[in-house]
Parts: sequence; structure tokens; C-alpha cells
Amino acid sequence: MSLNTPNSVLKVEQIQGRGRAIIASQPLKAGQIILVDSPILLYPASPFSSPFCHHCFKSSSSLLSCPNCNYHRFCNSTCLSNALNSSHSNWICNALSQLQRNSLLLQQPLERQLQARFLVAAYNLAINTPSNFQILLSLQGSENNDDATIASAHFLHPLISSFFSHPHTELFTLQLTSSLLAKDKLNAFGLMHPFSENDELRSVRAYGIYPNASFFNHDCLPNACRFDYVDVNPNDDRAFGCNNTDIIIRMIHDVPQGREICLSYFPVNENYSSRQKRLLEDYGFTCNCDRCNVESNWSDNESVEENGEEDEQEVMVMDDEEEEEQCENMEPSETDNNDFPHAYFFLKYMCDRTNCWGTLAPLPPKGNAVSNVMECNVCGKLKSDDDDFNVDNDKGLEGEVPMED
Ligand SMILES: C[S@@+](CC[C@H](N)C(=O)[O-])C[C@H]1O[C@@H](n2cnc3c(N)ncnc32)[C@H](O)[C@@H]1O
Repeated sequence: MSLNTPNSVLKVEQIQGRGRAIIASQPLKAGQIILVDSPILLYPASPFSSPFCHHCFKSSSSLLSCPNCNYHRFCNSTCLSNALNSSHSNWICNALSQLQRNSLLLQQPLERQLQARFLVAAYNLAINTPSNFQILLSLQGSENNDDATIASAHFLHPLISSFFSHPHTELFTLQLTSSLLAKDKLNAFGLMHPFSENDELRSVRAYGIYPNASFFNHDCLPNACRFDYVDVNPNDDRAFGCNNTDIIIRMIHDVPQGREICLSYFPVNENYSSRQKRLLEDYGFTCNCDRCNVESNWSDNESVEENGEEDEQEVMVMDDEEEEEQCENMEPSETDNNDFPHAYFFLKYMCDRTNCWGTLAPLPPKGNAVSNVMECNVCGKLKSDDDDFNVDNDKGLEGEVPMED
């Protein structure tokens, strides 16, 4: 099976115990852009009152209001007119206007309000873009959900189905609502606010369903990572010619043909037990990647030095100079058989900026030459392989040529 993108260097294969997986169909280079994916559905992370454009999610000093509800706002007339034909159709405009006045819903936790917002966007897709709704239905996630998702479906379905009219009343069932919620939970990506060092956590501006990127499985030491540039204009070098709501997947290091390409579903600094808990509760699987296999043998009470970690709070960060010197001389192959094979990964590919926890990938190669400038996928910091050298981000990436897929 191939991805629904032209000239893809990737293919989709079924792997026992992992479902569909993305495989390199040719050798891939560090920094190479392997996928640019556009969302089939986006919804704001603050469900009913986002200060950003409700269509493209850019921040803007002046926003135009929807002429019907006078409530949802758009950054310019193009976004407004595109939205009126898609993400803010008459049906969704009416549904949102009623939902945001529903006191029962407004008393619910934020997570459930977001689920309501997602369902309205998903059912709007079914009504306005049935082919994209079929793509959403083909993604992982079924009606056999965890108890919390089933409870949400029971609460939200009657509310949202009151906006349907014939023939949708028969088609849009409780089971469908439940399976849509599962698909959102397993597949949604967050489009992030630009990083600020003062925020401990970089918050999400909007959630999106990206049909091709949804096939990437998780690995706690990923070989690719995703970038997004929500506030950057398409003609800015940093956006590599993409739309601002696209996500761009780039290789962290070289991989041979036939290797599975994986992302990490969350920052790589999380410790073993919190990763395992999150993957089981949120994604329904037990991770047995190389890193988890090594760390499963570490006792919680063992000292950090014994485990090869430097931080008692089990955060995978290395700032100890001696340890860094030791690791600097290691190649990945040398670390394969020791107790801390990921030391090299943390040193080379984890951002060292305070509170960032992002992953570094080289800028796209020029021809065959891998760039020695690494970009952080969270804070956007640029740093050279040899030494820290911070490029003035406002000036863009002069001379860097994006690779085609
Ligand atoms: C975003 S989807 C990835 C694509 C999915 N495999 C499919 O068939 O559509 C996330 C789901 O993939 C599976 N998955 C992802 N990473 C995995 C891993 N490392 N081991 C086993 N299953 C994994 C889990 O079922 C998870 O809920």
C-alpha cells in the first residue's frame, strides 16, 4: 500500500502487533523531508472562544467576524470565504452557536467540551466532504472504547444528534460517535503555539487529523520527528513552501531502505513508567521498543548513576560535563550493547534549551550533503553539529534549499 502523496519515499505495511506502519521504500537521509501532510479536519484547543483565526489558526491583530453567528472570527476575507464553504458551513455555524450556549456542556470538563467540538467538525466533514469523512473512518480506533470515552459518547451523542436532520439521523449513530471519539484520541496531532521559555509547557493551539501522518507508529527513540510552523507565512523559508497548518516530517538520522519510520508520540525525556502508562492508557499498547526493553530492567530505586541517567526525577536530560564528554566520542553502534544505548540520542538529538524537551533534526540536505545545522521541532532553535551556533531565526534560513518528497 502506498501513501496518498505523490512521489512518496514511504510505503504502508501491516506489521503483526503494530497494525499499519510506515516503511522507508528507499534509503533516507538525515534531515530529509519525508512527508508534508495537510489536515482533513482542524478544531481549536479552546473549544468555543479561540483568539486565533477559526480557519487557519494564525494569530492576527484584526479578525473578521462570521456574518451569520457574528462570533467566530477569521484573519482575512479569503479565510472567511473558505471557511464558509468548509470548516464553518451553515450547519457547523448553527451547531456551534447552540453548543456554546448549552449550560450542561459548559459545566463539563474541558476534555469533554473539546470532544464536542471535534464531533461537530467530524460530522460537518460527513455532511460537506464525504470523501474526507471516509478517510477519517479508515483510521485506527473503534467503538469498543475505554469507559471514559464511552461515557462521553453517551453524553455527547444526544446533544449533537439534535442538530441532525433526515437522512443523517439514521446514519449518525451512538456507535459512530463512539468510534469517532476513539479515532480522535488515537490520531489527532496538536498544532502548537510558538515556544516561549517562560511557559513550562508549550500549549496546543488546534488539533488536527492528518491522514498520512496517522500511519506513523510510536518509538521511544524515534528516527523521524514532525515540525509545524503555524504562524509562519508560506513564502517564509522556514515553512519550506507548506501551508501553515501542514505538518512536516523530517528524518532525524539516516535509515536504510525497509526500516520502519517512527515518531515519538510525546517528548522523549519522559521516564519509562510514565511512557508505558501513557501509551497503554491513551494508545492501548505496551511499548517494547529497544529503549523500553533496556529500561524495563532498571529498578525504580536504583540510583541514576547505576541506570546511566543523571537526574533523580527520572527526566532524561544530560548536562553533566563528564558524561557528555564520554558520550561525545560514542557512535550509535558502540552504544548498542550497553545499558544506556540512548545516551548518544539524548546528547545529539535532544534540545538543551530550558523547558523545551524538543527533538533536533538536521535541516533538509542540499543534494547529498547532510546539513550540519540542526533545528529543534519545539522551540525552533538552530544549532550546528560542531558547536552551538544560534542562527537569527527572524532572518530565515538563507541558502537552505528544501528537498522534494
Ligand atoms: C496513530 S495510530 C498508528 C497507525 C496504526 N498502527 C494503524 O494501523 O493505523 C496509533 C496506534 O498504532 C498502534 N501503535 C503505535 N505504535 C505502536 C507500537 N510501538 N507498538 C504497537 N502498536 C503501536 C497502536 O494501536 C496505536 O493506538
